Amino acid sequence: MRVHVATDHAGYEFVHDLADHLRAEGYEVVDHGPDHLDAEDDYPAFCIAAGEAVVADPGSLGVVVGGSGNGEQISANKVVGVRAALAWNLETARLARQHNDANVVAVGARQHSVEEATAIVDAFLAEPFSQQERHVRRIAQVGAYERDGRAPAPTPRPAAGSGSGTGA
Ligand SMILES: O=C[C@H](O)[C@H](O)[C@H](O)COP(=O)(O)O
Repeated sequence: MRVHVATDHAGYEFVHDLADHLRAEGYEVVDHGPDHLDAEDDYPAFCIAAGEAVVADPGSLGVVVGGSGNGEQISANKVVGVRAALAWNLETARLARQHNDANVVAVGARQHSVEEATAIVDAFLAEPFSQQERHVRRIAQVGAYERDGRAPAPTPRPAAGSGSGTGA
């Protein structure tokens, strides 16, 4: 599998170690920058480039890294077709794939040890989408809004006595 990675100065060192690790694991890594360490660089260009590459390369996944991962996630999500999730532990990494079919993971290099951040990325890349109907449906609703700008109708309240309400 091809993995498109991008970062900024806050994740520069980690992403280079991560790329070596992923290549050793058999992934093909494409680095979308930066190509040198500059403490004043800005993450959007790199993360948008990685997001565009993921969308143009079906079957690939993306990893965007910064200090928190927040700006990197926001940037990647501006690319039509990207579903970028901020993962902050193994479970959120796995759920991003299982439930959200996320195609990009964002990680905060300043929030984890190298080992922890690497394990989060590994968990994300290894996890398949569940293909469960309710998740497919919800992802399609987000995609339709992205495409047409039309918000989905809210889930209707269940009929009284149907047994699927909260009981409140
Ligand atoms: O959300 C953005 C990322 O966490 C950046 O990596 C972070 O804002 C960079 O911070 P600074 O410019 O203070 O190193």
